[in-house]
Amino acid sequence: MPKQNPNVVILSTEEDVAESLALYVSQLSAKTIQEKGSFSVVLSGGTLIQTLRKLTLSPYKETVNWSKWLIFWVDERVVPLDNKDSNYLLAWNGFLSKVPIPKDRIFPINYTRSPQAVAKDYEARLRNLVERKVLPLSPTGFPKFDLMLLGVGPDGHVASLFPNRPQRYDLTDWVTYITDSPKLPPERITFTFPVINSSVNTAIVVTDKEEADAVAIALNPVKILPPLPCGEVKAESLTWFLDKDAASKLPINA
Ligand SMILES: O=C(O)[C@H](O)[C@@H](O)[C@H](O)[C@H](O)COP(=O)(O)O
Repeated sequence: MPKQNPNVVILSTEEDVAESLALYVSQLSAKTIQEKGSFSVVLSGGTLIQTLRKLTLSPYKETVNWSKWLIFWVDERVVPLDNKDSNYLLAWNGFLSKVPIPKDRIFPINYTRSPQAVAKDYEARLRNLVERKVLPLSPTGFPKFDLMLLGVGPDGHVASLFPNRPQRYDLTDWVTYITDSPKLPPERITFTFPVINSSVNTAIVVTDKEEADAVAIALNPVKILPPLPCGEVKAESLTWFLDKDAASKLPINA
């Protein structure tokens, strides 16, 4: 069951967050693979990929059991996989090409020009993985991933769920699409909140001053209405990793 209170880890610098994140992910990987034999990881785009860099270096490069990982995207821009805006390409260049995860365990979108078709296809592939028992289903009927790694935008968005767009209220689909994203490029697909909030572990990673207001609002026990999307994230275990810039508007630092 989702817990009410997140863990909040505040570190001095982005470098410290990168260290701490690598240790956290590697420990979760070892524990999860020991318990169930695989480790499903859901990536975002943005600065997160750069902050994951320490995982591609010693000792993690050698000690993590990469062959048991499965990789998915919480959101993706509807562009070809070799386009400079592709989250897959970002993750490939910054992370996936540097560690030995088998190619058939990495699940990028199948690109076509229709965002709706791309979302439908991605959801169908997730349903197939659930049918084949590669991914478990939560009691509420959504796929359950072992780890989601999320970034936050200055407007408080997570994945491609934005404050003033209806996708954040979708409680039915597993994967939906947006054609007018306020963050460019405009056409994207995204996991919905029921899928995001079915995760076993979620880390929200923020290492920028620009997001400090959104972080402070999301972590304030007094909620504004409607809440920012990043304040709506839940998981069995939810951890915010912040550097001092991202944490600068939290009351404790005021
Ligand atoms: O495709 C995307 O754009 C992302 O998945 C998006 O949700 C991102 O994680 C946040 O916008 C934070 O981005 P930054 O870390 O670059 O601020």
